[in-house]
Amino acid sequence: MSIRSLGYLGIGTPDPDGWVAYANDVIGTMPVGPPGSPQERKLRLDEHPYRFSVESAESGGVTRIGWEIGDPGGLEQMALRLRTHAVEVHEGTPEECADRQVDHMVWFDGPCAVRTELFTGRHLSPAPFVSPLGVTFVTGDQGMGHVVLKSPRALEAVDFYRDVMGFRLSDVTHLPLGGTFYFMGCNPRHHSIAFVESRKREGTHHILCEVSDMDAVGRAHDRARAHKVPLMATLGRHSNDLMFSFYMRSPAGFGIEVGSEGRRVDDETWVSRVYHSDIWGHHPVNEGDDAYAGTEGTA
Ligand SMILES: Cc1ccc(O)c(O)c1CC[C@@H]1C(=O)CC[C@]2(C)C(=O)CC[C@@H]12
Ligand SMILES: [Fe+2]
Repeated sequence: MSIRSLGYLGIGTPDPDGWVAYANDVIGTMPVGPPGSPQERKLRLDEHPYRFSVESAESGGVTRIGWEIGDPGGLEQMALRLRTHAVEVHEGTPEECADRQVDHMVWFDGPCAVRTELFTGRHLSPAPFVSPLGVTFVTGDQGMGHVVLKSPRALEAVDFYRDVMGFRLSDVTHLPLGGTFYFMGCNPRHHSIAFVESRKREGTHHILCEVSDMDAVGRAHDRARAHKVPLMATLGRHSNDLMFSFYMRSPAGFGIEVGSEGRRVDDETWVSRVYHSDIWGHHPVNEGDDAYAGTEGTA
């Protein structure tokens, strides 16, 4: 497996400045440049030059997924493997590589109509990462987090990521009301990408940002309330990756999951199972639901 981790995500939204403000004020990202500079929409979580690139788009969703490859030879092998499977692979231009701050990048139109990039030689930032909100994110060999995409053809996406991209199918969860989720990994993070069956259309379900501990999750939950960010699901703990987390709705419409204590997976010993519920919590919250409104001061 030459794909090592989830490197970066392009975020498309009709209100890029609003999404940047939300990410900095609620999630705790660190903008690369000051307000008004071209770099203000590049957002850091760690030593990478950025993990989120926020751009204008007609509708909200992930526009680009960047997978980090271990070395230049691995990138060549992946490009050849994709072409062998009749995938049209394009070379990243010098301008695109400069924007991603990578030495080499190739791209193709991936599942769920998301531009999928493979890169090597990321230029790590010499400037230390310091979250304005004091947040420490869990990245490293687990990559930046995970992204969950919705599709009427989720199983085709699963086949591609398993058979062509070389991902592990970590497990499957059938949620009575939430649909069937297929979780796929490429490193010790339980899943770096997941696909959920959607009868309607393709799109982004949510992105996970993992933080250092439960208190950091609780502080993010407090910031969401303070900024009146709608919840998408209550606090809870997942059965498969054991993550303690909650879901809020980002200004672009898709969810942001903030979690901690996710388990690490060892491919040598991992056993794929099927789940039908979380351990506790993670109850869907509808916008306008009074579960979190007007309950100040109640027990
Ligand atoms: C089932 C599951 C395991 C691990 C994850 O990282 C993950 O995002 C999920 C998705 C399940 C998710 C949830 O548990 C809370 C309620 C949610 C947000 C829904 O309303 C649909 C998907 C549900
Ligand atoms: Fe998730």
